[in-house]
Amino acid sequence: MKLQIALDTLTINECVELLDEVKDYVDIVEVGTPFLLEEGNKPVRVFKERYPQLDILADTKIMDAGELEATGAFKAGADIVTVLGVTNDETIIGALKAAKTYGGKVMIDMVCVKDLAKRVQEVDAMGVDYICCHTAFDVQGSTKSPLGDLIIINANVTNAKSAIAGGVKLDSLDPIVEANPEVIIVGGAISNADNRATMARTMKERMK
Ligand SMILES: O=C(CO)[C@H](O)[C@H](O)COP(=O)(O)O
Repeated sequence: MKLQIALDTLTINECVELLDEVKDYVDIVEVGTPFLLEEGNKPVRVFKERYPQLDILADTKIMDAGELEATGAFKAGADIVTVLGVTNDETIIGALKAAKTYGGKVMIDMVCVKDLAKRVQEVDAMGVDYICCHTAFDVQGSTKSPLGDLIIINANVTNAKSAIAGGVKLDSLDPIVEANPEVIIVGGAISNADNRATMARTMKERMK
């Protein structure tokens, strides 16, 4: 089980400071969507060079031009890109083509997908690497259960690995670990913690 740290709001220098503190406890570094919009692929390049032992995920949330947009992130050094599950099949297939060319992986973000079980089966059959249930930032705190979505994904995948994102905190971690996703994505709970290294280490230990 892997811990992915999501970096959404910090500068590159602030992220380097944070990653130097937590690098021994995380497996994947996510360059979050707001960060990509602010900086382009520069953080992807910087983090890949400084932390070659960690996988870098560019949270591109691709909705169109799948091959083109995925290619840019892979060329910059991303190991994984994200594509939205609500998009056209052709976009996902395009991103998978780029992944094959550059030896990368594709994570499908299922945010806003209405029929989760059906779409999981469809994208799984296309050969994607990860399928991620995602409680959007703007609806975190609503009654919707991300854990329920994870269980649906795990029940409907054959080949892909599952991931979960969106407001994951230390006190919500244990039942998520119990549901056994491949990747647990944590942003604010680590980056806003009083002691970020202790929080990352504690979360990683609970995942074993
Ligand atoms: O993709 C995202 C928002 O769209 C975030 O990176 C994801 O939700 C993880 O961050 P947090 O744990 O702070 O919710």
